[in-house]
Amino acid sequence: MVSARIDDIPINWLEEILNLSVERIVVTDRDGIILYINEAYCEFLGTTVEQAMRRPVQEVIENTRMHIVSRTGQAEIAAVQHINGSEMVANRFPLIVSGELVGAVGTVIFKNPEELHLYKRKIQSLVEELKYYKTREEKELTSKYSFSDLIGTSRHFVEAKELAERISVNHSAVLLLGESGTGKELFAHSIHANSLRSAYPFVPINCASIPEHLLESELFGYEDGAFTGAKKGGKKGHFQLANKGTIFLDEIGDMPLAMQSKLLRVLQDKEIQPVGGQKSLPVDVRIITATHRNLEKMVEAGEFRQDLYYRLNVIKIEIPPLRYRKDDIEQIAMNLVRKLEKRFHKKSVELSREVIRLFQQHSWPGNIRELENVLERCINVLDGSVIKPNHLPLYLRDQDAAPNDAATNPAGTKVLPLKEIIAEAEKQAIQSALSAAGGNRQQAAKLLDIGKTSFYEKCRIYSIN
Ligand SMILES: Nc1ncnc2c1ncn2[C@@H]1O[C@H](COP(=O)(O)OP(=O)(O)OP(=O)(O)O)[C@@H](O)[C@H]1O
Repeated sequence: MVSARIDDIPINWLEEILNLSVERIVVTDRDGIILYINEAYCEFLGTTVEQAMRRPVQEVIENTRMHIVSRTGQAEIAAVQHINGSEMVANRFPLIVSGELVGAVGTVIFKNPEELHLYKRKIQSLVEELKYYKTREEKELTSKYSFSDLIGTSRHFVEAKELAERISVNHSAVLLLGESGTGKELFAHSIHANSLRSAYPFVPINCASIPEHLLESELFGYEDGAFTGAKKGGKKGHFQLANKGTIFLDEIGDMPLAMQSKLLRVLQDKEIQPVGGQKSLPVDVRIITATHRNLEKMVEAGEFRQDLYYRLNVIKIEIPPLRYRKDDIEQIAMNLVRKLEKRFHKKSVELSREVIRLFQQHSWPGNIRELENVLERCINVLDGSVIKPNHLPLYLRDQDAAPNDAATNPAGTKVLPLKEIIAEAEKQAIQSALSAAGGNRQQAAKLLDIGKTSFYEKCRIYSIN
């Protein structure tokens, strides 16, 4: 076996290897005294290796922080350093040998100012693009739906819609409850659009999709230099963006307890404190929250603050699942078909009676979102202009013609449709995998031997968080 050892490599080779792998390099001891510097660096600085060696690094390199890194042991990556009239990008690493901090290694990237300018130009155009999308996003902070977009005439749905319309004009907090895909976000948009705040922003935020450590700065913003990687000049939080308008906190049941306390304080004091800031800023925001979880049970289990629950639950609106709105299915489906027609450049698409019957039989665990996905699939595979059972996904096509509600067999035991049994089994398998994986979704997907995307999709359909 051939063993490769670094001390088999001649020392002059090592130096050449260093020169080839990094353009400019400097090494200091713990006191910031230069122990090594290569010729390329010296040439750029207008000095020689002989003149630079053994001198304090700050006397040789303009604006260096190598002497600081060699003392603190804190790496500084991609720091912009002004040297010889050029902005260079420097990396400074502490040199730790056998667990002891012995000095620091610094490198400067970009061969010459021209190369830097090339990168600068590229980055500049990306920054411009980013600015454009940011302004566009701010402009887009308006409600996109109104009550006329909420289709349905079934009794419980109409009651929910009428209540939402009635309370939209005042400023009270609204709590929207309903399974995933029932239209909670659509309700929130409509309430804002019908309120006196409609000229001001509508800011939706999904509490479950933001990592816990970022939630506070996303909601309340941060001050300049609040943490490593923080944007220069700070950043406005969603509460500030929503000032005078409405903030929609979706999946509020997923908000960590520590954040719940902070949110409660904001609702009580009507002011926010950006991360890293000393001052409080007044905000005037109407709050709409939504969840598919049972918040009352979460309060009992100590997972949701009771005082916050009372603050949010001033007006509770419960949106019924699609399986309890069988009479609305045809109208909603046709409305979705009309929207999809435009997207897919089709005309006068219809649903066959058989398809409507199958739709009314299905239990729609993913509610209107699932119906939307099914119809999009149908339009994609459609040959003529009528959607028939053969265009449906298999799980809908193969439904038993028996009514969806649990049937009773002669022995008197309840028999559920196979798809419901399968759905229930899937849901339970996902929940056990999640608990076996300690809540880690990636690991849970691995345990089930399914892809991450499919796992997330199933969690969404079965409202598992
Ligand atoms: N009454 C309705 N009429 C027509 N389309 C609807 C209706 N309710 C919901 N939709 C459509 O169904 C989809 C899901 O709605 P929405 O995102 O509001 O549900 P949600 O309850 O907020 O879901 P989640 O809890 O998963 O965030 C959206 O595309 C929406 O346009």
